[in-house]
Amino acid sequence: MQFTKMHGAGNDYIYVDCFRQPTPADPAALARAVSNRHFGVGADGLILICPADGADAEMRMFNADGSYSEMCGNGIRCVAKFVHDHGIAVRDQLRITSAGKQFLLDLETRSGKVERVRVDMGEPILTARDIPTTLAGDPPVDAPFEIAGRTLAVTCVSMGNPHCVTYVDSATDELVLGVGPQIETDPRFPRRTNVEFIEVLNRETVRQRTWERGSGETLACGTGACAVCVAGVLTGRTERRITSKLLGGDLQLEWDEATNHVYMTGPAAEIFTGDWPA
Ligand SMILES: N[C@@H](CCC[C@H](N)C(=O)O)C(=O)O
Repeated sequence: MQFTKMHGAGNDYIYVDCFRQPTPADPAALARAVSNRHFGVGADGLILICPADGADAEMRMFNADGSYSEMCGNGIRCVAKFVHDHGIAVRDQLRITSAGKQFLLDLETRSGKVERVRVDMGEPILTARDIPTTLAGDPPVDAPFEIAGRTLAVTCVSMGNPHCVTYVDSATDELVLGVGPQIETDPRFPRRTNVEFIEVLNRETVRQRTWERGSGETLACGTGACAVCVAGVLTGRTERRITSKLLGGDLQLEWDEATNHVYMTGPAAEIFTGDWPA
């Protein structure tokens, strides 16, 4: 199997072109093997790029623990770059599906290669049942959440995948690496959750660290940044247009009032290609 390693703001995945080679039989096991940073290639997970009916490609995303996710914001920008730069569909606007939903992506190129992508991420899902969470509220906004001997205030948003956003004075290792995994697997989130720890720098800028469902802390989470943009408006902390400063770079977000859609803009980069097993 040939693979390509790519990243969006440091959120790195192993991408497999299933247009030109067979779809792996057991993607969950493959995700666990290739993602391992000591015995594999090393990545936050695996993304299959597959043919799609009525779209340019389908993205199928698996976390480092092999679990499937409905959506990946940094991943879909890289899928667009791959589809364009590897000649599958060479246009400056592409349609890519994930979990049965179609996304429109606008590509910015330099010297014929994609550098940045703007994604229409669609409408946020704000009903507790669909996020899903058992917390009260549609959605829960600054809901008291007791965990690990403290009470956090959490706001829950789904961008196709579940996010739990909490605002903190300082996103310390103790919170992200200690409390993050406890929130991820807390029974109040029946399908587990991604967890965003947010410091508000001003009404248009936040600093974000994310503990990702199925992958642990990553350098960036695109769907998480979209959820943070929505949570900032719902809680009155930030504007509809923000920059999220993540460990691996910046993402620009907008929750558009007229369409109710969230737009995310950020980089996409190819690192190298290889064969698995080597
Ligand atoms: N890093 C991604 C999100 C990947 C999936 C997530 N861990 C989940 O299980 O929902 C992004 O950029 O959105």
